[in-house]
Amino acid sequence: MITMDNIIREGHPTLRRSADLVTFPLSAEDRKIATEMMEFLSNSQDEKIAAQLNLRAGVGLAAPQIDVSKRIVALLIPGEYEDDPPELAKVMFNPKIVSHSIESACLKGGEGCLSVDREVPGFVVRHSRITVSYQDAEGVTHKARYKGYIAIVVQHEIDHLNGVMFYDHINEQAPFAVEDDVIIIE
Ligand SMILES: O=C(O)C[C@@H](Cc1ccccc1)[C@H](O)SCc1ccccc1
Ligand code: NI
Repeated sequence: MITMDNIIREGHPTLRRSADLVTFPLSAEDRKIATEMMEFLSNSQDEKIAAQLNLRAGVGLAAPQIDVSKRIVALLIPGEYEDDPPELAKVMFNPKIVSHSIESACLKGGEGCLSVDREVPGFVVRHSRITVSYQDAEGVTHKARYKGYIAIVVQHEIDHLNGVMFYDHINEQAPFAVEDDVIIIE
């Protein structure tokens, strides 16, 4: 089971590496990693379990964050209301942004990261819409389009596969300065 003890923090070299492609058929180890990453997100979003295990809530997790330099991301984005199905519940292998909008967007509250134990204020400007190609656990390639908050989360996770941290995107001189046409997501 993954807990916060398994999540490496900024300064660890694995967070700055470009992760390796996953090969298919999946090894038992890679299958286990994917399952445990999704289990972590689910546990982190369950108040009781998160309190018992002292987990920080997460909506996404990339394998490099548990010191596994492989191109695997888990996404578990809750629905609007408690009893709603998740907006997105998926493990992506070898995800790649194959196209994106010219338009940009950022979260009004900025971003955080399970691998960063500090606040880093500022707008993290990303693509407002993306098309992602990825493989599922059977190695079948899919294409999916995301926009808004989901697109932001997916980009945050794919950044981890390329050794990019969210604060790399923040303008140090003017952290909250953005072009007029950037969509600010509440
Ligand atoms: O560290 C991670 O990669 C997981 C982040 C993903 C994230 C994506 C977009 C914007 C901020 C963070 C965690 O989910 S951070 C905690 C969190 C929890 C609920 C909602 C938003 C952020
Ligand atoms: Ni992160």
